[in-house]
Amino acid sequence: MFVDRVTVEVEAGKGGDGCVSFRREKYIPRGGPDGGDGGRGGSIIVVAEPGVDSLQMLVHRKHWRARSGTPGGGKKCHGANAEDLTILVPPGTVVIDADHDFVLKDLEAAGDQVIAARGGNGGKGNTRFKSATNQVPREHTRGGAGENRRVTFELKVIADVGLLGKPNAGKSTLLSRVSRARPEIADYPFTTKIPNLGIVQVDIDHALVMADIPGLIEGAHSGAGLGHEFLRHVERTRVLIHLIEPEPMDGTNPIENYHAIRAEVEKYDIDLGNRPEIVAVSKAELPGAEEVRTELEQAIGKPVLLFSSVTGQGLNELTRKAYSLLSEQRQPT
Ligand SMILES: Nc1nc2c(ncn2[C@@H]2O[C@H](COP(=O)(O)OP(=O)(O)OP(=O)(O)O)[C@@H](O)[C@H]2O)c(=O)[nH]1
Ligand SMILES: [Mg+2]
Repeated sequence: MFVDRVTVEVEAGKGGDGCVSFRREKYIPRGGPDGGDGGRGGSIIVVAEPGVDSLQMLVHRKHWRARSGTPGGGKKCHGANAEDLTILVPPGTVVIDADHDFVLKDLEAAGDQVIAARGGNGGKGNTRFKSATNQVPREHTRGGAGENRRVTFELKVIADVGLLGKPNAGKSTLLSRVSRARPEIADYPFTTKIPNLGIVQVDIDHALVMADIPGLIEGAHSGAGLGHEFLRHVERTRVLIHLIEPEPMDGTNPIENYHAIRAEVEKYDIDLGNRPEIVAVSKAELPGAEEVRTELEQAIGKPVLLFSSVTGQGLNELTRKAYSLLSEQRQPT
């Protein structure tokens, strides 16, 4: 199961109490007079960490509690600040206050962070209350409470690589060929209604998550054919593989189809239009495929891959290319 939304409880540490310590006749408290401040309670900090690629860890740990600061001591001794607790999430995670339903922060890039719950401040020791007229104040303050709240983590990215293309382009077949996912495949358009995810083992050490996305049609950006819903899924991937069917059943022209889908994507969201894209002609064993590849390369002025999910031709090159684009994406900015 792919987790893209988890809610946990976070509880920051309480601040340590300020110390009261003073010199009385014949009595000197342990550690001496002059009570120091308490230490700060630990905060809960959420960090987008490159290399973390799921929210799975949060499913297994629903409660996060940071330690309290220690109380101050005599001789102005400051209590120890408690360590902060860090929750590591994948870049692309939105951190939401679940009780009040607002976004604390959108951790888009690697290294982005947000304090999910702030630790309580340490209390003030009695030394702080000394004045010209009162050299032995009994006053002091308690440590502050730590914040606690329910936090929802939502992963905007559902997959590393998204398969983009018109219906029937061969997206689901590709996913079933390079992963263990078993999406429905059929020779009619709109077979796929929701994204299917599969893990693609690129080589022994490297894998990526690939999403088979429902086919897009012209007008998708304004909602045609559930276009918004589908484009939202495309938006949640880091790298796109744009599949071009060489001999579409509906008699449309493959080059025009490429431009039509690009136009839909760009009209929907210009940022999405700038996402790294691999262009690949599918169904390579069909007689016209090679020629379509050459034409398409000329038309768009960049390399076009050619692969077949039936013969297996070009599949390794395709997944390796996707992985290398993805690695560039994952570099911290
Ligand atoms: N000859 C040939 N046919 C293929 C290849 N890949 C897919 N097909 C066929 O193309 C048709 C559509 O394949 P799908 O994988 O369902 O296409 P899709 O892009 O997922 O389609 P939608 O889910 O409707 O958007 C099916 O009949 C597949 O058997 C291929 O490499 N070669
Ligand atoms: Mg499909």
